[in-house]
Amino acid sequence: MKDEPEFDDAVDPHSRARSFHDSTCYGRVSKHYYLLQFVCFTLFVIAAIMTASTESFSVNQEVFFPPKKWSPKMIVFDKDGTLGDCTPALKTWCQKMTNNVRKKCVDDGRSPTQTQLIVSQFHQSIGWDANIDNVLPSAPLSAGTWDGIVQLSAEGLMKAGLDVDFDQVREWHENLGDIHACDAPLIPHLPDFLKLFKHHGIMISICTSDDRRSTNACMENWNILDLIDYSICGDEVVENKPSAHPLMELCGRAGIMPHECMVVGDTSADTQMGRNSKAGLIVGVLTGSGTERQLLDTGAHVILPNISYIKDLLENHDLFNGSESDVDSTENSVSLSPIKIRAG
Ligand SMILES: O=C(O)COP(=O)(O)O
Repeated sequence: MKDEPEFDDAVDPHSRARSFHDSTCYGRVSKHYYLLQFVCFTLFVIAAIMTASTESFSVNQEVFFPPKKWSPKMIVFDKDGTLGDCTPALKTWCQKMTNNVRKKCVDDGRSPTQTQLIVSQFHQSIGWDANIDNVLPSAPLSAGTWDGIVQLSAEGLMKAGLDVDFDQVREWHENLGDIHACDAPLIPHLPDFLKLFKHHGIMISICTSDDRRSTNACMENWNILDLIDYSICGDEVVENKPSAHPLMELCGRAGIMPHECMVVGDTSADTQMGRNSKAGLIVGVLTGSGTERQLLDTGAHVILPNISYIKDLLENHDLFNGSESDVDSTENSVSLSPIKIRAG
């Protein structure tokens, strides 16, 4: 006598389910089946919640907050891709420089195939992906100084056989003006957001590879000029990011040590600078060109979707040291859940 339905492993689950209905003991088996399904689902939900909380909220004490009761004396923000949206400006730069390259190719009597090869070489040298019309993660165009980018462009074009030199490429670049000067801030209410930290006695700095002129223009456009204690630009440093030098210089001016700083940036140049200088906390943000994996691999302790999450990060981990803020920023606050902490 057949008490239980027999199942052939080769039969697909749908036909197997149909065989339950055909079975004389359908009721008993289906109860077990649904009970099993319920238990599996419950276990799955519990596991999902535990995994989410581990990834979102758990803190690796060794990696995340080295000193007990640590709190930042200064937050050092990268500019492009962290405070301001640089993507449209980089696209414009690449399009206009590519037009100059194409025009030069036509003037020199290059064939369309030769022109395409030269343009490809140019794009490769600065880290531009023409297929997605965007810069590659943490590529020179998003992380380097303009001097460095012009140098790489000229080298790439000369290597491809175009009859240009550094001065010619520099002239093309300079005719484009300060391309980042009109970038928009990446979060609304940027001045209020920065004031929150100032009210807690935390200094604010900008460390950028962009030039001084366009950095000053951005600070004015964003109404944050009075809120920035120190800033250092790509045309003012001996060694640029990822060297520790720019951060050491800012610390020297502020009279503090790198381990008292929180470094916030969107590219591996920022996170590596943080690591090279042994900054106290290195935060990667996903509003620019670096990927989460890249930022974690190059020194980020924490990954945030954008800078507005820093407020939650400091509040939830008790990292505000100074007096309570009288700025009500709840209006702009957002959930902490997407925070990712680097695994030990
Ligand atoms: O202007 C650039 O090329 C990079 O600037 P950033 O260091 O502020 O990201």
